[in-house]
Amino acid sequence: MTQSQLLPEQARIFVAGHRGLVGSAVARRLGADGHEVLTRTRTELDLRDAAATAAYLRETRPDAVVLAAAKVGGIMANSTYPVQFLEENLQIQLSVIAGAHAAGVERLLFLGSSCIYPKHAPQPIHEDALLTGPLEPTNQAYALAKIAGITQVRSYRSQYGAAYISAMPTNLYGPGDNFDLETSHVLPALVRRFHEAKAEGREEVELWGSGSPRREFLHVDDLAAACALLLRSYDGAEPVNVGCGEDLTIRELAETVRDVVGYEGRIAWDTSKPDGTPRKLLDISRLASLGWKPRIGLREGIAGTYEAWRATL
Ligand SMILES: NC(=O)C1=CN([C@@H]2O[C@H](COP(=O)(O)OP(=O)(O)OC[C@H]3O[C@@H](n4cnc5c(N)ncnc54)[C@H](OP(=O)(O)O)[C@@H]3O)[C@@H](O)[C@H]2O)C=CC1
Ligand SMILES: C[C@H]1O[C@H](OP(=O)(O)OP(=O)(O)OC[C@H]2O[C@@H](n3cnc4c(=O)[nH]c(N)nc43)[C@H](O)[C@@H]2O)[C@@H](O)[C@@H](O)C1=O
Repeated sequence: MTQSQLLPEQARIFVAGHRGLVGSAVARRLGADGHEVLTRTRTELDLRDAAATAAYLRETRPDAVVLAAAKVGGIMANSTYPVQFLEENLQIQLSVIAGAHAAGVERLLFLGSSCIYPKHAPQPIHEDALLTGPLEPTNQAYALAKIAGITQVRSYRSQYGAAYISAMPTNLYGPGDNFDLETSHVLPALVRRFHEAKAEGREEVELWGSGSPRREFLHVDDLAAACALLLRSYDGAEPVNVGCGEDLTIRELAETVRDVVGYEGRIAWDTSKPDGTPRKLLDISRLASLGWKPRIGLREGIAGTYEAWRATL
């Protein structure tokens, strides 16, 4: 397939998971680019239901599918509910990817995650590091489901010549994130913890782990721009990392969020909580070679995320 055939200019694109952090940003972006975005809520279509998903895709036959529906959560949710993280993700991937192919959908973008790479992969992590070593235990079930998804996509390419691709985003954040303290990722959790401590006049905020792990954070609107670019111009079997190219410690992140929120109390660390993987900075040279670069700086992105969340309170 030539580049100009990869995606029609005004394509009909099913965004699975359009109410989530990623799906909502991707839907906004594709809509702004002039595409028609098709959506279904979970009540209308449970994507674990393979027959219903296949029927929906057969009836609508979109030009492309973006698979941004998944069971997603932070470190505690992942380590507490490995069964759901493994099984729901496998089920959704089987339904959507197989259903899309059966319906004749020509283009599909699957979203994985940087946790697919080995815990001690050389940094920054190149896509070739996949399956070269043991995974981080706190999210192994989720990572294995995602690796199965990448393999499924590659298999449809090699066996049937389908123009299906995978992107591996780093830790994401932005408006529409999950702010539930039990299940969220670290960045929205910190925004909420500092906001509530400030409102209640507390002198200390307790965070999880040691504060020493390093993480890379990308604004979800930058990810959405990368997804739009990949749909237009990438057709390779290898997954494509999506990150900002820089990381920081959780302690540095906490200090930045504390500043943005305007909290002046102390930070304490609960080392009985897991740190997770020590570092997972992505090598983004493959995506950069397609002409992509991130636009939203971390501090600016946190400020916008905080403002958007406060508007929902
Ligand atoms: N957030 C992050 O930091 C990162 C995310 N990713 C990947 O991006 C993708 C999206 O993540 P994110 O947007 O953060 O997750 P969210 O939890 O914000 O959104 C997930 C979406 O999937 C939908 N969904 C889940 N299960 C089903 C189901 N059975 N049937 C129909 N819809 C379902 C949810 O529906 P409902 O609204 O009804 O709950 C929700 O809209 C995932 O593949 C994830 O692995 C990758 C790296 C980092
Ligand atoms: C995107 C990615 O996200 C997950 O991996 P993670 O990066 O380890 O997850 P996280 O964002 O929850 O934590 C990052 C770090 O931050 C520390 N931390 C401090 N205080 C809080 C806190 O209050 N909440 C949370 N959640 N973490 C905290 C925490 O202890 C850890 O050291 C997986 O779902 C994985 O599968 C995946 O794909």
